[in-house]
Amino acid sequence: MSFAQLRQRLPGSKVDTALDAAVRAARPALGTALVFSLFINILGLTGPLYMMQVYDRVLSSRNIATLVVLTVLIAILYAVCAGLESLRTRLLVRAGLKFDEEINDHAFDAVQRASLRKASASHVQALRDTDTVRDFFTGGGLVSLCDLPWVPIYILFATLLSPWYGLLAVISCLISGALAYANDRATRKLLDQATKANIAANSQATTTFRNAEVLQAMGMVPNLRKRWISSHGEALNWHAVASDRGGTLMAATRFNRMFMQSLILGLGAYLAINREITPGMMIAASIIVGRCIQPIEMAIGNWKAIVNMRSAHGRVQELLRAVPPPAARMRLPDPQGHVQVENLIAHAPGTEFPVLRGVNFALPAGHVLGIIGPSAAGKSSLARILVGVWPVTAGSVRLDGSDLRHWDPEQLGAHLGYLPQDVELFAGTIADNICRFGVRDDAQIVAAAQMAGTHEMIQRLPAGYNTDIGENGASLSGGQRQRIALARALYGMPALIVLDEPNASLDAAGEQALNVAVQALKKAGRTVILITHKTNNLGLCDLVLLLNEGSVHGFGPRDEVIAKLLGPRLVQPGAMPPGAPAAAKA
Ligand SMILES: Nc1ncnc2c1ncn2[C@@H]1O[C@H](COP(=O)(O)OP(=O)(O)OP(=O)(O)O)[C@@H](O)[C@H]1O
Repeated sequence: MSFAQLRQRLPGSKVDTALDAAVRAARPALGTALVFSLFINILGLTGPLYMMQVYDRVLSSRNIATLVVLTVLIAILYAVCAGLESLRTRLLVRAGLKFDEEINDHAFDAVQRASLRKASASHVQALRDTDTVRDFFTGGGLVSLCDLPWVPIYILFATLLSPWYGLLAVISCLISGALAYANDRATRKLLDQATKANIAANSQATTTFRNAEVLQAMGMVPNLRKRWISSHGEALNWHAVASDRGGTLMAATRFNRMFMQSLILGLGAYLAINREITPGMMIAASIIVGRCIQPIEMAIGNWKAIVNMRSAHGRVQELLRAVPPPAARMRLPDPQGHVQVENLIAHAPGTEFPVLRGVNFALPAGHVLGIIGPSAAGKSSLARILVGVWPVTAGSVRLDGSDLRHWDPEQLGAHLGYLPQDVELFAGTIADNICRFGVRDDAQIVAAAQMAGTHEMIQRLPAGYNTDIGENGASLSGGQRQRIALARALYGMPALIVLDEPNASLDAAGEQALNVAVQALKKAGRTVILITHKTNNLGLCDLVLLLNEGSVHGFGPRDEVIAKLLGPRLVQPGAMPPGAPAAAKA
């Protein structure tokens, strides 16, 4: 058992996440960069040493040959140093890429899981946050942190020149370190707050502009602008306070550096007058003591990036811990479409009140079930549970006898068709949307479109199946979107197809196409669940389930349920428009 595994088993210890694994994957490259930094810092002594030799040896001896040799030597050492710096940069870039490669799919999946729990544009921030952490690998902040452990080399060398220089180097490092610490204490929380407020303002803007047409039509722009300006202003205020405090500390750091530089020269002059050091040593020492505080100053200069990286890391970690990945599932035999729901109790994610209470029904493969009921009865909630989008609180939902939780979502997804009430299409071509952005199988795409009665409509578009439909299918009409979403649900003839009000935006031809599609699915042995307010669709159903306030108020063969329904009216007036099946009219 590794130390990391052992640590995780200790009480109170936090679970290792994909982020920890990604950082671990980048660690070997970081370790090598640290070793490179050691040599870079040792080579950093060559400049001061050269000056020392020129002042103390060449000038006094007037020896040109020594000057030439020293100059050639330093050129070589500088070239080696430049080579090492370039290699270090490459290593850090690779470390960043390795980190990204390890984390990106986990971060994407975590955003998806979080969005299922609570729809919010702010979850996507996790993807930007992983970019922030990755970018830190290639920024000046990490280079300064790599140089920091090697500061003692300069302190040691300064001490060798004179113990007074050593002392001065230690004092200047302590002052710079204290200023860096004070900077962190003074600004970290403020910068965190600023970032949080910024994320909230951006997320608000994103969701606001999604409804740009409503904003424009009803003159809501000024009101929503005011709301955004207030959240944006909050972020600006936090930033301003952090910058005020950080600016004061930066000024103190600059004062420390300038004063120390003068102090080093003054000390050098004093030591040289007392003949304790040579003028060459004086020049070399002033550079070396300056180099001691350089990484600390660089770290302070990059403090915002360091703080941003740390908060971004914290946010990604929090998200990954809040929505841990599901356990690996066994691959089960492909489903036939037999659905069993037993004593189902379910909540909308993050809510207290159950939307479904004690739902029971069984639907044999190859049958069509119609789900009816008044608004807010829980029909769409049941649809989400049947396709595994919402979790089950108690009871079970089984497909071919296996609990939905036991199915691998990717395997299951290929055998499920789902048309949600709010049709959601993605930016891309019609073909991409129908084949679910998977491997493009033209024959299956056309077959699904034909089945959804949308093939001719697509052919009439200028680029046919290659028409780019824009964000959420913005360039299509409501009916076109619904038909393409229906084709996507039918793609690959899944075993179970759940259609939530599939005819909400359809014209008579669309309704006819839908009826033909459901009949064809049934003939092919597919199971169809049809949620509808229009009872004329019930003619297609073998079974009907009547939901009201989250409970089943009737389930059985279509004609029986409808006959019962026409006794006490449980559905809202208007929920049973003309066109109900014969049994309903009887
Ligand atoms: N994402 C959600 N978060 C919280 N509550 C929700 C969510 N979605 C639905 N609900 C609640 O669940 C209940 C059932 O809603 P649902 O959408 O399932 O009804 P429905 O029968 O499909 O209604 P309609 O016919 O109007 O579409 C409602 O009270 C609704 O407020």
